[in-house]
Amino acid sequence: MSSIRNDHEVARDLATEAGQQLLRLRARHGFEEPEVLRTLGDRTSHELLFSALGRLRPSDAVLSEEGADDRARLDTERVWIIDPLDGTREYSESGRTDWAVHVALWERGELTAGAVALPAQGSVLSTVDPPWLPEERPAEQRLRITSSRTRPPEFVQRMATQLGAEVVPMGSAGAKICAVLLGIADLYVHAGGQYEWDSAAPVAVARAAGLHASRTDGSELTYNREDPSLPDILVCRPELSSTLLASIRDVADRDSTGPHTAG
Ligand SMILES: Nc1ncnc2c1ncn2[C@@H]1O[C@H](COP(=O)(O)O)[C@@H](OP(=O)(O)O)[C@H]1O
Ligand SMILES: [Mg+2]
Repeated sequence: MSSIRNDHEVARDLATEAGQQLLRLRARHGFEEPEVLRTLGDRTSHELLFSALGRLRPSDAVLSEEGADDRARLDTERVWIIDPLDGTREYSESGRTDWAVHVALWERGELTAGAVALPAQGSVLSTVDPPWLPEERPAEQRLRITSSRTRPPEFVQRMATQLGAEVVPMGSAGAKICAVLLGIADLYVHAGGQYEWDSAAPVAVARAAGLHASRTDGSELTYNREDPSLPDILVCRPELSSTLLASIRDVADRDSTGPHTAG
């Protein structure tokens, strides 16, 4: 690899490299002790990404799901937001391909680069060359909602009923947002809890490709906040956003598992 790489390439190359390491670890370890595999996966990938970023981008801060939160990030202009292994549960289950490595760069208020590796699917989606969105689906075709297979929002079935849509359960926020990017689903919705690292990298790629990405009340997703909790999200094809936000308003309970209310 060349030593002079732009931020998009750094995100793509590091997500790819960590993904390859995770595949090797999974092959070597097997699935007999899922908890050990999960811990090893999280730690190995974090260490690879954290040390590579320290080497390649020594002045930047890092916010990682698996690292201590260095609050200096709040006074830094460039912060890498990483999830070394998103879909940890699925990583430890034989045959599943819905897990990912997330590497994003936040600069002065915006996500400016990102990559999501889907190692078991043999692909990496990144802001180096964001994918072309598949053609718009004919209006008569059923919408496909992808949502968490283990912790879906309480309103997702009501939303599917209202829209006449099908629910496609899947692990990993990154894998689900990539499913929307690749035309396997039309939207991803989540509520009830999540963190900045779960969505930063896939949202960077989704936006670069022209998808809509917001909180479930339509307000902006913002990153590198003091509290990295970012509990709900909607990612969809842009032409669907107003219909979907209205549907969520209709079906979501106004409690802690529903969308947040701006202000
Ligand atoms: N209610 C909740 N509270 C906190 N984190 C949640 C959550 N629901 C989902 N997540 C996180 O969001 C990511 C995607 O979840 P899911 O696979 O269920 O769609 C997972 O990240 P990790 O695998 O990195 O922990 C998961 O931990
Ligand atoms: Mg995650």
